[in-house]
Amino acid sequence: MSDQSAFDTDVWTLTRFIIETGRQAKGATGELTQLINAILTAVKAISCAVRKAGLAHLQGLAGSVNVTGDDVKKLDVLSNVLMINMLQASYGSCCMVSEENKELIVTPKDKRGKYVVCFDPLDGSSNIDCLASIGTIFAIYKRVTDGEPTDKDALQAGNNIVCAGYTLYGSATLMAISTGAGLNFFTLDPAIGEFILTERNVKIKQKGKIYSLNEGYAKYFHPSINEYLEHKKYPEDGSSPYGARYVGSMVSDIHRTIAYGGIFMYPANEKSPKGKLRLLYECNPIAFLIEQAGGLASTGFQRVLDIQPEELHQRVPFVVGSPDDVNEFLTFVKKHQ
Ligand SMILES: O=P(O)(O)OC[C@H]1O[C@](O)(COP(=O)(O)O)[C@@H](O)[C@@H]1O
Ligand SMILES: [Mg+2]
Ligand SMILES: [Mg+2]
Ligand SMILES: [Mg+2]
Repeated sequence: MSDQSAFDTDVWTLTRFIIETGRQAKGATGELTQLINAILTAVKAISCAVRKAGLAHLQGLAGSVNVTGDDVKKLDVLSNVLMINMLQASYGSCCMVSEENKELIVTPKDKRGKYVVCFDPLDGSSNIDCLASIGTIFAIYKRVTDGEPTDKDALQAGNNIVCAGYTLYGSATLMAISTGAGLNFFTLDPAIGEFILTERNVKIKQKGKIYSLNEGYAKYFHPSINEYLEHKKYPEDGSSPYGARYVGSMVSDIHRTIAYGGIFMYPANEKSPKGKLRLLYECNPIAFLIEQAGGLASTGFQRVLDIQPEELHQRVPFVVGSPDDVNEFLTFVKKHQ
């Protein structure tokens, strides 16, 4: 009952891990370390707000609609302000893109650093009031312009990502993060307020047994999607059908896909011809992390990280997960091409 585990006096916190990683990076100035530490502060505060939401009247609508047409929730706004303030106070970013801001957010001149951050401050907003798991997603790039930051600094292919991660506010608060040398999981220890390394160099299964998408749109899916789903539900080779899981918070569905294997999709449909998920702050960071875990991330027609973005809030169809599952799905797409 009582926690009598030995006290770890040499614990690997995320802060220590990032300092260690930063020192190994050539020409390290410590700016990325500062930036990531700012994100840690923001997500710890968001975790606290998420768990207090029902008590602190933080549930429900904020009363506005964002640039991609989402009803903005109070926690969306709070999480967004926390991320912007912490990032700008870190002196590590010159500009940022947020789901909740139509335009590029340019850092005041005296606080600018060399990085660009694209983030979804709160992912899974439709699940806030029913207490299902929600998350935060970010991707960090080096700026590509001099002088005044412009959209060009943010409109970079996901191949240029320097660091990406997501935080899952679930039964525990977990940060999944990568700087390009593998995917690591850190779990928040509320007793000391630090993210502790709990799983190193995480790899996704080659093939899973779960498919995850919102089948409520089946009427509007391209035939290739419904044919694939039919194959998963009624396998012709006599193998067992796949299980279905869909939380409706992408971070939660993605974390389960990495942990258990399988496939997650938010495909295009007649009502959303490019799907719903946004490239810069949802699909690119998750695609980067899934590939670091040995998985695949496609639009159905091309690798997500190869896409040259054209607009800050552009949407792309999104199919990610275990390599065998994604490749099997792509054979159904090819059949219809
Ligand atoms: O309700 P739908 O159409 O299945 O959409 C669910 C998707 O919408 C999202 O909530 C969109 O993200 P936001 O909550 O950040 O706007 C994803 O997390 C989730 O995968
Ligand atoms: Mg939204
Ligand atoms: Mg989202
Ligand atoms: Mg969001």
